[in-house]
Amino acid sequence: MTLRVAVAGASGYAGGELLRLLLGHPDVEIGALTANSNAGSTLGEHHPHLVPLAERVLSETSAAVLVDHDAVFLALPHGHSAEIAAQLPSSIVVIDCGADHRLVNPAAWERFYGGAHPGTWPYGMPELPGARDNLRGARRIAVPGCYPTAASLALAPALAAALVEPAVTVVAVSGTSGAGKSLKTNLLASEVLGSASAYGVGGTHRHTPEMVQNLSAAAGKPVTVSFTPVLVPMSRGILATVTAPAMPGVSASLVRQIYDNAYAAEPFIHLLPAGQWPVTKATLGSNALHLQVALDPDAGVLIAVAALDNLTKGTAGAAVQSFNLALGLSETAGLTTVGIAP
Ligand SMILES: NC(=O)C1=CN([C@@H]2O[C@H](COP(=O)(O)OP(=O)(O)OC[C@H]3O[C@@H](n4cnc5c(N)ncnc54)[C@H](OP(=O)(O)O)[C@@H]3O)[C@@H](O)[C@H]2O)C=CC1
Ligand SMILES: CC(=O)N[C@@H](CCC(=O)OP(=O)(O)O)C(=O)O
Repeated sequence: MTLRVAVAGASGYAGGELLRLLLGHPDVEIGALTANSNAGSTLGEHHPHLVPLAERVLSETSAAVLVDHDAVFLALPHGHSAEIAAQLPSSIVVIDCGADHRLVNPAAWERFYGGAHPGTWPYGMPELPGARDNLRGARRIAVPGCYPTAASLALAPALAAALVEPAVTVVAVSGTSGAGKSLKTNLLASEVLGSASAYGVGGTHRHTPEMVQNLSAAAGKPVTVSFTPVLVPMSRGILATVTAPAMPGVSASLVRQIYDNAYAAEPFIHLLPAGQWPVTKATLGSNALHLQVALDPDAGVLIAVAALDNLTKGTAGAAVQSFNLALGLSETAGLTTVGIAP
């Protein structure tokens, strides 16, 4: 079975990564590629690494161009997917890499994104309890944010097993591709190179409510999250350090056992051997999340460290993984756990 898929926002970073993965997908034929200001140019002008598609001309983004496909991947800025999706029949699988349909709580949406809540779609993080079943046969999928993927998968097992109190601190460094390719002053090489800078501090980053949503669901009770993102001079990658106060009596061996059990069957969660800590470089281009956990008995905290490629497991890889589940394909088709080194 060959499925015809379209990518809207093909000139952007997430669109380019989707196409890199889809070119290696055994069940996919790549149909329409669309953009906005760059419509009319060739894909090769934006993504010279995507050689087989280099001559393809980008179309305007419209429902008329996207309609004749089995699945449509939307890699558009926030606020643009609901309108397009509403014009596509429910028979087409629509996978939204943006944030528009991730949050369940309309008040959280209005506070962090503004405007009316566009609605909630099945959430594309199969490793969370219950999520995989919601994705099988889904026709609309919300791909998670990159930071929430790292933080949620890092701490969900500990919260689900009540190893920690529901008070979570996340400090995560990210490469600059997380911000997309549009020009921003704080992303100039002269600002980024040789420096690390915190931003969105004090509960203001829009990924905070997504982490709260995921971790509260895992815990089965409300969880608070203090999130501090840090921009660092690398192209791809997120390294998230996630901590929470350990419950009395929790031992390092119990922590290890809970994480081993939680992720033993997960194809894309790589729990590292004890004593080895995640590095972003090992995840680049792969759909794997590398994870390690430890207990700090003096400070009384559990520490989980997760690394992933923000464009792969953090966006396009999660999108393809969810697409596979929705269409009844092998969950791992077109995806790899093999990174690039050195
Ligand atoms: N980068 C990342 O690590 C992650 C990104 N995402 C999400 O993926 C989506 C895309 O992000 P990213 O690729 O980084 O962004 P980019 O800025 O790199 O790309 C944006 C894409 O959307 C197109 N576009 C811009 N404005 C419009 C519009 N008004 N109508 C239609 N298309 C438009 C652009 O076309 P043109 O080039 O012609 O202007 C381009 O193809 C976002 O919602 C983002 O939040 C999610 C997780 C991680
Ligand atoms: C480094 C950097 O700027 N990262 C972005 C991550 C955004 C992202 O990728 O997620 P969404 O899909 O929710 O937009 C940020 O902090 O806004």
